Amino acid sequence: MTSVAVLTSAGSGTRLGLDVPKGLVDLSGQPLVVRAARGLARAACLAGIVITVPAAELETFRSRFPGGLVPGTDLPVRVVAGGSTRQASVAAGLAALDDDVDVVLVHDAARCLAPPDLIAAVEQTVRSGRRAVVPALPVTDTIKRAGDPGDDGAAPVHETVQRTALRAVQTPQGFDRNLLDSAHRAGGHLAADERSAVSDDAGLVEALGEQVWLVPGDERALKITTRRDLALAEILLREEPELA
Ligand SMILES: Nc1ccn([C@@H]2O[C@H](COP(=O)(O)OP(=O)(O)OP(=O)(O)O)[C@@H](O)[C@H]2O)c(=O)n1
Ligand SMILES: C[C@](O)(CO)[C@H](O)COP(=O)(O)O
Repeated sequence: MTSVAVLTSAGSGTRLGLDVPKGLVDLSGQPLVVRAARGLARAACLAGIVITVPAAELETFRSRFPGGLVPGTDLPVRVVAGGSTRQASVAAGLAALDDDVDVVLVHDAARCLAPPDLIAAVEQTVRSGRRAVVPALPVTDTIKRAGDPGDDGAAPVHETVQRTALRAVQTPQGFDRNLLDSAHRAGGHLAADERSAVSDDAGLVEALGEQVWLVPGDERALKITTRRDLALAEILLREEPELA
């Protein structure tokens, strides 16, 4: 029984607008990708991590993991080139897994403050027999379905969506390895183009007709997308230094 994480860090961080790939952006003294890897290590349920990074930055990212280990731990790390979309990057990570891996957690470096107990809970739920497990939080905003905006920028409302059953999903998402491999094989033709690629791995599993299960998410697993998210993550770290 071997659980491994595929940690996606091949995005450029366009919306963050800094001059380094998002995984290398500093958050209170550590790059996001190192923080995310340390969180995975602290969950103490993984035998290794495969990190997908921009192809042009392989050596820069590798230098952040001296000796091929998560800093301060003995958890091995393999850094591989990702693809042009998140889906393609996860597929590249899966292709690098050893044969003995039977459970895979797919995690975003952009969600680098996901607490170790959340990570361990996802892994444990897969181990207990749920083959596709996603952490999620209830949606708190009122949600409306909109049409195309007119010339003045105003968009017509088509409906107000009943929100009680809506959930915003996070990572790590945990899977039986064979199921995730099958889902990526079946959806592989979508991966190259951002317009067709799926935004999470559970979407590919759903497309196979397989059941996906939700477990409670955690606000600290926020996705750092904008400067405001980065500032919020800094505040979270000040409030809870043990997340560091
Ligand atoms: N081709 C890509 C695109 C994204 N990701 C990863 O998927 C996660 C979620 O992506 P997002 O937060 O949208 O990151 P970016 O694509 O870097 O952001 P942006 O769209 O602003 O460029 C991130 O950990 C990111 O590194 C990836 O591995 N490969
Ligand atoms: C996988 C994910 O983090 C779940 O919320 C999210 O879907 C990534 O999507 P993005 O479009 O790459 O931000």
